[in-house]
Amino acid sequence: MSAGAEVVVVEGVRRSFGALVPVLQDVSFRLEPGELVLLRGPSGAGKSTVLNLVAGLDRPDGGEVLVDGVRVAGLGHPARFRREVVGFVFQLHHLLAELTAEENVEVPLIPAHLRRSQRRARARAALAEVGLGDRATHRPVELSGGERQLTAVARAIVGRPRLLLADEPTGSLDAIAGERVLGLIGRLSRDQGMTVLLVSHDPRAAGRVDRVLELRDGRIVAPEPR
Ligand SMILES: Nc1ncnc2c1ncn2[C@@H]1O[C@H](COP(=O)(O)OP(=O)(O)OP(=O)(O)O)[C@@H](O)[C@H]1O
Repeated sequence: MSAGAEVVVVEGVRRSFGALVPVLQDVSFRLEPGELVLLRGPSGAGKSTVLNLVAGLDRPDGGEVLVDGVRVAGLGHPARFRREVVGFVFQLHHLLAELTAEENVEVPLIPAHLRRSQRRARARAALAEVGLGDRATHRPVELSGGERQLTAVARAIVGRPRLLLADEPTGSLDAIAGERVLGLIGRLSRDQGMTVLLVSHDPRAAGRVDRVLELRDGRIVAPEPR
């Protein structure tokens, strides 16, 4: 691996929200292309804060966050970056209730200069990829919890981002649905070389990733053996 090829570089990052003790005191880690990494730690440790910083949804008080070699905090077009470089999956799917699955998956493509038929074709391909090719015209209310979350993954990957950020993507799902979502995320990393940073309390997640980052007391520490 040549120097500087990392998809994510987080270096000496600090972030506080007005409290006496900062949430992130000195966080540093790197993600190589195609790595699937679990970010773990106690509730309130700052895992979502880290994901938001990497996604450019928040700015660090100090330190650097680079994605694909670009400093995220200084981006001139953050919306474009979030659309084209980073895909984000949240614990709750955040699908739009009035839209069908394929219309929801199309949403991130709307600002791109594509014809409607091209957008639709890409959305259908993304839904097929997550195993929901036959649910394209269903609205969220007609999908199971797991199918909604798989649709949210399809929406996150429809723009072919280099980096997928997933914040508790199985947190609202039962064991079988959670297994499907974790399996899909594993396949995206393995088969497509997508770089993934996953936050999860799911005990099954640790066994499916390349590496674990443990966030504790504002720093990344050596992972505790399980
Ligand atoms: N925008 C904000 N304003 C004020 N405080 C915040 C903000 N975002 C996060 N915090 C605080 O920062 C701390 C870390 O929050 P964060 O959501 O990053 O933790 P987490 O590790 O993801 O927790 P959990 O596992 O419970 O989701 C919490 O104490 C939270 O209340």
